Amino acid sequence: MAAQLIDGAALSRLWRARLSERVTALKARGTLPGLAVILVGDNPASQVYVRNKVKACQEVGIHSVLETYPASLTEDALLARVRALNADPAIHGILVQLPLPAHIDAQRVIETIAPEKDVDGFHVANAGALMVGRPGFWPCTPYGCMKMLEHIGCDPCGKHAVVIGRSNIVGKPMALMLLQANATVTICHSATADLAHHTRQADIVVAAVGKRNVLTADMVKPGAVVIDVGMNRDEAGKLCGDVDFEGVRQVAGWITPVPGGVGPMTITMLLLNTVEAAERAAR
Ligand SMILES: NC(=O)C1=CN([C@@H]2O[C@H](COP(=O)(O)OP(=O)(O)OC[C@H]3O[C@@H](n4cnc5c(N)ncnc54)[C@H](OP(=O)(O)O)[C@@H]3O)[C@@H](O)[C@H]2O)C=CC1
Ligand SMILES: Nc1nc(=O)c2c([nH]1)NC[C@@H]1CN(c3ccc(C(=O)N[C@@H](CCC(=O)O)C(=O)O)cc3)C=[N+]21
Ligand SMILES: [Mg+2]
Repeated sequence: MAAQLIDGAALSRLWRARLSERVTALKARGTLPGLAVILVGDNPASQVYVRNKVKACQEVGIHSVLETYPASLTEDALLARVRALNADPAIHGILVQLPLPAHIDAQRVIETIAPEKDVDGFHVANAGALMVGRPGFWPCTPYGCMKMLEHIGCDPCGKHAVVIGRSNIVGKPMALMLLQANATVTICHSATADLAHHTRQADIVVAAVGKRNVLTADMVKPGAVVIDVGMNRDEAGKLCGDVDFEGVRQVAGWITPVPGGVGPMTITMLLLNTVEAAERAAR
């Protein structure tokens, strides 16, 4: 029997409807949630993502400000913009789209964002909060994956979760969230000796690598939950994930599609973090 689909677009609609209500309640108390999005350079993928984020804000009533700069923008000028937004009471969330041009130190920019406005959850203070289990902001992509598990009634407690990838924005926080939810967690990466050996034991697999067909049917335990974070293009230029979708869906119990899976949920969690930031500021 083929796997059931985890529909990230549908789950996003559900969450966005709930968020609209929270925005309405905030407005009634005199707070209009505001998100500032900064885009530097003309990376076409970034332009699409940023446009989607601004559109999503409109959908739930969040005020959004998009600032676009040429790739020649200096690091100092960018840091000055971030500091101005830190001080702007109309802005509750700040997102600097990655990647940044090579002459700008991305980590330095992220550390300049006030942690209470870091709705990406990339600041070291928020990474630390996740690490020790204190309130902060969780990175949107793994956060969205956790919401998808919850939605299908998959409680990670006692399950073996295998995360493929260990980046600071996806793989590592994903592993920490699963650990916090009492899964037994294995983290695989480019130096992992036998990836299939690990994934075959997994009740939950999260693929966050950025390479097509990293996970194939022979690597998956029957009935496993498979979450595909990857955003790649096939030879025809079509969007695809890290998972061999057609093969793996024959074996898995649940699977996320690309597009329409983790991507929309990432944006929805950005909205959630922004609403949460505004609610905290209004307290
Ligand atoms: N849907 C969404 O909302 C989002 C999607 N993405 C997509 O997710 C993917 C991952 O993003 P990101 O984490 O930023 O990517 P990174 O390139 O930062 O990290 C990739 C990770 O994969 C590991 N890796 C590389 N090759 C292999 C391999 N053959 N086997 C096992 N592990 C491997 C790397 O290992 P090592 O550490 O050893 O180098 C690294 O840890 C990309 O496709 C990206 O576009 C990202 C963010 C949001
Ligand atoms: N500061 C920062 N924060 C990020 O969260 C961030 C970032 N930089 N840089 C790039 C990555 C990537 N990312 C995606 C978000 C949504 C989709 C998404 O909506 N995908 C759609 C398809 C989009 C399309 O058609 O291209 C889907 O999967 O259905 C994809 C990728 C956020 N990122
Ligand atoms: Mg990356």
